[in-house]
Amino acid sequence: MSMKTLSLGGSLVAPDAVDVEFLQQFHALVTQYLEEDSARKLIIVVGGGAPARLYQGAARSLVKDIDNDALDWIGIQATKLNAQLVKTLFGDLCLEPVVENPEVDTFAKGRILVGAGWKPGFSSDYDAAVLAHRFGSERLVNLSNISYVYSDDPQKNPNAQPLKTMSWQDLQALVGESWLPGSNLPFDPIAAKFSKEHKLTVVVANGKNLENLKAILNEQPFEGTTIK
Ligand SMILES: Nc1ncnc2c1ncn2[C@@H]1O[C@H](COP(=O)(O)OP(=O)(O)OP(=O)(O)O)[C@@H](O)[C@H]1O
Ligand SMILES: O=c1ccn([C@@H]2O[C@H](COP(=O)(O)O)[C@@H](O)[C@H]2O)c(=O)[nH]1
Repeated sequence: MSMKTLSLGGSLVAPDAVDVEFLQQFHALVTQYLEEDSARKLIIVVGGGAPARLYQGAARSLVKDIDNDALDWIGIQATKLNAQLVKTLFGDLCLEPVVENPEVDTFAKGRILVGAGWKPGFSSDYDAAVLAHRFGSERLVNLSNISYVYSDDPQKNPNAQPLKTMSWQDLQALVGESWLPGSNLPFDPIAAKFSKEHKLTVVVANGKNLENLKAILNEQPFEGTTIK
Protein backbone atom coordinates (compact mmCIF):
# COMPACT_ATOMS: atom_id res chain seq x y z
CA MET A 1 0.00 0.00 0.00
CA SER A 2 1.21 3.50 -0.82
CA MET A 3 -0.01 6.17 1.62
CA LYS A 4 0.74 9.83 0.99
CA THR A 5 -0.30 12.74 3.20
CA LEU A 6 -1.12 16.23 1.95
CA SER A 7 -1.57 19.31 4.12
CA LEU A 8 -3.88 21.31 1.85
CA GLY A 9 -3.55 24.97 2.84
CA GLY A 10 -6.72 26.92 3.42
CA SER A 11 -5.15 29.61 1.22
CA LEU A 12 -5.83 27.24 -1.72
CA VAL A 13 -9.33 26.10 -0.77
CA ALA A 14 -10.68 29.45 0.41
CA PRO A 15 -8.25 32.33 -0.35
CA ASP A 16 -11.25 34.70 0.02
CA ALA A 17 -14.32 32.97 -1.38
CA VAL A 18 -14.07 29.22 -2.12
CA ASP A 19 -11.76 28.62 -5.12
CA VAL A 20 -14.12 26.34 -7.04
CA GLU A 21 -11.88 26.16 -10.12
CA PHE A 22 -8.87 25.06 -8.05
CA LEU A 23 -10.96 22.39 -6.29
CA GLN A 24 -12.23 21.04 -9.63
CA GLN A 25 -8.66 20.75 -10.95
CA PHE A 26 -7.37 19.26 -7.69
CA HIS A 27 -10.21 16.70 -7.76
CA ALA A 28 -9.35 15.68 -11.34
CA LEU A 29 -5.65 15.25 -10.51
CA VAL A 30 -6.24 13.26 -7.31
CA THR A 31 -8.86 11.04 -8.93
CA GLN A 32 -6.51 10.23 -11.80
CA TYR A 33 -3.63 9.53 -9.37
CA LEU A 34 -5.78 7.05 -7.43
CA GLU A 35 -7.17 5.40 -10.58
CA GLU A 36 -3.65 4.66 -11.83
CA ASP A 37 -2.90 2.24 -8.96
CA SER A 38 -5.46 0.55 -6.68
CA ALA A 39 -2.86 0.34 -3.87
CA ARG A 40 -2.69 4.14 -3.57
CA LYS A 41 -4.38 5.99 -0.71
CA LEU A 42 -4.27 9.65 0.28
CA ILE A 43 -4.69 11.60 3.50
CA ILE A 44 -5.71 15.22 2.90
CA VAL A 45 -5.75 17.61 5.87
CA VAL A 46 -7.46 20.91 5.12
CA GLY A 47 -6.65 24.35 6.57
CA GLY A 48 -8.91 27.25 7.47
CA GLY A 49 -8.00 29.93 4.89
CA ALA A 50 -9.81 33.27 4.77
CA PRO A 51 -12.81 32.23 6.92
CA ALA A 52 -10.44 31.38 9.80
CA ARG A 53 -8.70 34.79 9.60
CA LEU A 54 -11.98 36.67 9.02
CA TYR A 55 -13.73 35.19 12.06
CA GLN A 56 -10.61 35.35 14.25
CA GLY A 57 -10.28 39.03 13.25
CA ALA A 58 -13.92 39.68 14.17
CA ALA A 59 -13.48 37.95 17.55
CA ARG A 60 -10.33 40.01 18.24
CA SER A 61 -12.24 43.23 17.63
CA LEU A 62 -15.36 42.12 19.54
CA VAL A 63 -13.77 40.61 22.66
CA LYS A 64 -11.20 42.59 24.63
CA ASP A 65 -8.10 40.55 25.60
CA ILE A 66 -9.43 37.42 23.89
CA ASP A 67 -7.25 34.43 24.68
CA ASN A 68 -5.41 32.35 22.11
CA ASP A 69 -7.42 29.19 22.77
CA ALA A 70 -10.68 31.00 21.98
CA LEU A 71 -9.19 32.23 18.70
CA ASP A 72 -7.89 28.76 17.85
CA TRP A 73 -11.35 27.20 18.44
CA ILE A 74 -12.77 29.65 15.91
CA GLY A 75 -10.03 28.74 13.41
CA ILE A 76 -10.74 25.03 13.96
CA GLN A 77 -14.38 25.51 12.92
CA ALA A 78 -13.18 27.06 9.64
CA THR A 79 -10.92 24.04 8.97
CA LYS A 80 -13.93 21.76 9.58
CA LEU A 81 -16.06 23.69 7.10
CA ASN A 82 -13.36 23.52 4.40
CA ALA A 83 -12.62 19.85 5.17
CA GLN A 84 -16.31 18.88 4.92
CA LEU A 85 -16.40 20.55 1.49
CA VAL A 86 -13.33 18.58 0.36
CA LYS A 87 -14.80 15.31 1.72
CA THR A 88 -18.04 15.99 -0.15
CA LEU A 89 -16.09 16.72 -3.34
CA PHE A 90 -14.48 13.27 -3.27
CA GLY A 91 -17.77 11.38 -2.71
CA ASP A 92 -17.36 7.59 -2.53
CA LEU A 93 -13.55 7.80 -2.52
CA CYS A 94 -13.86 9.18 1.00
CA LEU A 95 -15.96 6.91 3.24
CA GLU A 96 -14.70 7.91 6.71
CA PRO A 97 -16.01 10.98 8.56
CA VAL A 98 -13.69 14.02 8.60
CA VAL A 99 -10.88 13.36 11.09
CA GLU A 100 -11.23 15.56 14.15
CA ASN A 101 -8.67 13.72 16.28
CA PRO A 102 -5.59 12.63 14.30
CA GLU A 103 -4.31 10.51 17.22
CA VAL A 104 -7.27 8.09 17.25
CA ASP A 105 -9.53 8.36 14.19
CA THR A 106 -9.31 5.41 11.80
CA PHE A 107 -8.72 4.95 8.07
CA ALA A 108 -10.32 1.57 7.39
CA LYS A 109 -12.64 2.42 4.47
CA GLY A 110 -12.24 4.37 1.24
CA ARG A 111 -9.21 5.68 -0.64
CA ILE A 112 -9.06 9.20 0.82
CA LEU A 113 -9.11 10.28 4.45
CA VAL A 114 -9.90 13.97 4.95
CA GLY A 115 -8.75 15.67 8.15
CA ALA A 116 -9.53 18.99 9.82
CA GLY A 117 -8.32 20.92 12.88
CA TRP A 118 -8.18 19.16 16.23
CA LYS A 119 -7.51 21.34 19.29
CA PRO A 120 -5.86 24.68 20.15
CA GLY A 121 -2.12 25.24 20.11
CA PHE A 122 -1.09 24.61 16.50
CA SER A 123 -2.35 24.61 12.92
CA SER A 124 -3.67 21.86 10.67
CA ASP A 125 -0.04 21.25 9.59
CA TYR A 126 0.43 19.59 12.99
CA ASP A 127 -2.62 17.35 12.49
CA ALA A 128 -1.25 16.38 9.06
CA ALA A 129 2.15 15.55 10.59
CA VAL A 130 0.51 13.32 13.24
CA LEU A 131 -1.47 11.45 10.56
CA ALA A 132 1.58 11.14 8.26
CA HIS A 133 3.55 9.62 11.13
CA ARG A 134 0.71 7.35 12.30
CA PHE A 135 -0.10 5.99 8.85
CA GLY A 136 3.52 5.69 7.67
CA SER A 137 3.70 8.30 4.88
CA GLU A 138 7.32 8.60 3.87
CA ARG A 139 6.84 12.32 3.41
CA LEU A 140 4.28 15.00 4.11
CA VAL A 141 3.46 17.35 1.24
CA ASN A 142 2.55 20.81 2.52
CA LEU A 143 0.61 22.64 -0.21
CA SER A 144 0.26 26.38 0.11
CA ASN A 145 0.28 29.52 -2.05
CA ILE A 146 4.11 29.76 -2.19
CA SER A 147 6.48 27.75 -4.39
CA TYR A 148 9.21 27.43 -1.75
CA VAL A 149 10.11 28.30 1.79
CA TYR A 150 12.04 31.57 1.32
CA SER A 151 14.73 33.26 3.38
CA ASP A 152 12.01 35.76 4.42
CA ASP A 153 8.26 36.28 3.79
CA PRO A 154 8.15 36.77 -0.02
CA GLN A 155 4.95 38.82 0.28
CA LYS A 156 6.82 41.37 2.40
CA ASN A 157 10.41 41.14 1.11
CA PRO A 158 10.90 41.04 -2.70
CA ASN A 159 14.54 40.03 -2.16
CA ALA A 160 13.60 36.84 -0.27
CA GLN A 161 15.50 33.86 -1.69
CA PRO A 162 13.95 30.43 -2.35
CA LEU A 163 15.42 27.59 -0.30
CA LYS A 164 15.43 24.20 -2.03
CA THR A 165 16.53 22.03 0.87
CA MET A 166 16.79 22.78 4.55
CA SER A 167 17.13 21.08 7.90
CA TRP A 168 14.54 21.28 10.69
CA GLN A 169 16.95 23.55 12.56
CA ASP A 170 17.03 25.95 9.56
CA LEU A 171 13.21 25.97 9.41
CA GLN A 172 12.93 26.58 13.16
CA ALA A 173 15.34 29.51 12.87
CA LEU A 174 12.94 31.02 10.26
CA VAL A 175 9.52 30.37 11.83
CA GLY A 176 10.40 30.27 15.54
CA GLU A 177 9.16 27.70 18.03
CA SER A 178 5.88 29.10 19.33
CA TRP A 179 2.35 29.28 17.96
CA LEU A 180 0.09 32.30 17.38
CA PRO A 181 -3.51 31.74 16.15
CA GLY A 182 -3.97 32.57 12.47
CA SER A 183 -0.22 32.72 11.70
CA ASN A 184 0.74 32.85 8.01
CA LEU A 185 3.84 30.67 7.86
CA PRO A 186 5.23 28.17 5.34
CA PHE A 187 5.07 25.45 8.03
CA ASP A 188 3.74 25.58 11.59
CA PRO A 189 6.50 25.70 14.29
CA ILE A 190 4.73 23.10 16.47
CA ALA A 191 4.35 20.78 13.48
CA ALA A 192 8.05 21.39 12.75
CA LYS A 193 9.00 20.25 16.27
CA PHE A 194 6.87 17.08 15.88
CA SER A 195 8.28 16.39 12.39
CA LYS A 196 11.84 16.87 13.61
CA GLU A 197 11.28 14.49 16.55
CA HIS A 198 9.67 11.84 14.33
CA LYS A 199 12.15 12.27 11.47
CA LEU A 200 9.50 13.17 8.89
CA THR A 201 10.45 14.68 5.54
CA VAL A 202 8.23 17.59 4.52
CA VAL A 203 7.92 19.07 1.02
CA VAL A 204 6.60 22.64 0.79
CA ALA A 205 5.17 23.44 -2.66
CA ASN A 206 2.63 25.60 -4.42
CA GLY A 207 -0.64 23.67 -4.64
CA LYS A 208 -1.81 25.83 -7.54
CA ASN A 209 0.87 24.29 -9.75
CA LEU A 210 -0.95 21.03 -10.44
CA GLU A 211 1.61 19.64 -12.91
CA ASN A 212 4.17 20.06 -10.14
CA LEU A 213 1.86 18.37 -7.62
CA LYS A 214 1.53 15.45 -10.05
CA ALA A 215 5.35 15.23 -10.19
CA ILE A 216 5.55 15.23 -6.37
CA LEU A 217 2.93 12.49 -6.06
CA ASN A 218 4.72 10.41 -8.70
CA GLU A 219 8.10 10.96 -7.01
CA GLN A 220 9.55 12.80 -10.00
CA PRO A 221 11.68 16.00 -9.90
CA PHE A 222 9.61 18.91 -8.58
CA GLU A 223 9.70 22.58 -7.63
CA GLY A 224 9.57 23.10 -3.87
CA THR A 225 11.47 22.98 -0.60
CA THR A 226 12.43 19.71 1.05
CA ILE A 227 12.82 19.90 4.83
CA LYS A 228 14.41 16.98 6.66
N1 LIG B 1 9.91 32.41 5.01
C1 LIG B 1 8.74 32.31 4.36
N2 LIG B 1 8.67 31.59 3.20
C2 LIG B 1 7.50 31.44 2.54
N3 LIG B 1 6.33 31.98 2.97
C3 LIG B 1 6.32 32.70 4.11
C4 LIG B 1 7.52 32.89 4.87
N4 LIG B 1 7.21 33.60 5.98
C5 LIG B 1 5.90 33.89 5.91
N5 LIG B 1 5.36 33.34 4.79
C6 LIG B 1 3.95 33.47 4.42
O1 LIG B 1 3.28 32.24 4.60
C7 LIG B 1 2.16 32.25 3.72
C8 LIG B 1 1.62 30.84 3.60
O2 LIG B 1 1.04 30.47 4.83
P1 LIG B 1 -0.54 30.50 5.06
O3 LIG B 1 -0.75 30.09 6.46
O4 LIG B 1 -1.09 31.80 4.61
O5 LIG B 1 -1.02 29.45 3.99
P2 LIG B 1 -1.75 28.07 4.08
O6 LIG B 1 -1.11 27.17 5.07
O7 LIG B 1 -1.79 27.64 2.67
O8 LIG B 1 -3.19 28.48 4.50
P3 LIG B 1 -3.94 28.24 5.88
O9 LIG B 1 -2.98 28.65 6.98
O10 LIG B 1 -5.12 29.12 5.76
O11 LIG B 1 -4.26 26.79 5.92
C9 LIG B 1 2.72 32.82 2.44
O12 LIG B 1 1.71 33.39 1.62
C10 LIG B 1 3.71 33.85 2.95
O13 LIG B 1 3.22 35.15 2.93
O1 LIG C 1 -5.54 21.58 15.04
C1 LIG C 1 -5.74 22.80 14.84
C2 LIG C 1 -5.93 23.35 13.55
C3 LIG C 1 -6.20 24.70 13.41
N1 LIG C 1 -6.28 25.51 14.51
C4 LIG C 1 -6.65 26.95 14.36
O2 LIG C 1 -7.30 27.18 13.11
C5 LIG C 1 -6.58 28.15 12.34
C6 LIG C 1 -6.65 27.80 10.89
O3 LIG C 1 -5.90 26.59 10.64
P1 LIG C 1 -4.73 26.56 9.57
O4 LIG C 1 -4.24 25.18 9.57
O5 LIG C 1 -3.70 27.57 9.98
O6 LIG C 1 -5.35 26.96 8.29
C7 LIG C 1 -5.16 28.14 12.93
O7 LIG C 1 -4.50 29.36 12.70
C8 LIG C 1 -5.47 27.92 14.41
O8 LIG C 1 -5.87 29.11 14.99
C9 LIG C 1 -6.05 24.98 15.76
O9 LIG C 1 -6.09 25.71 16.77
N2 LIG C 1 -5.80 23.63 15.89
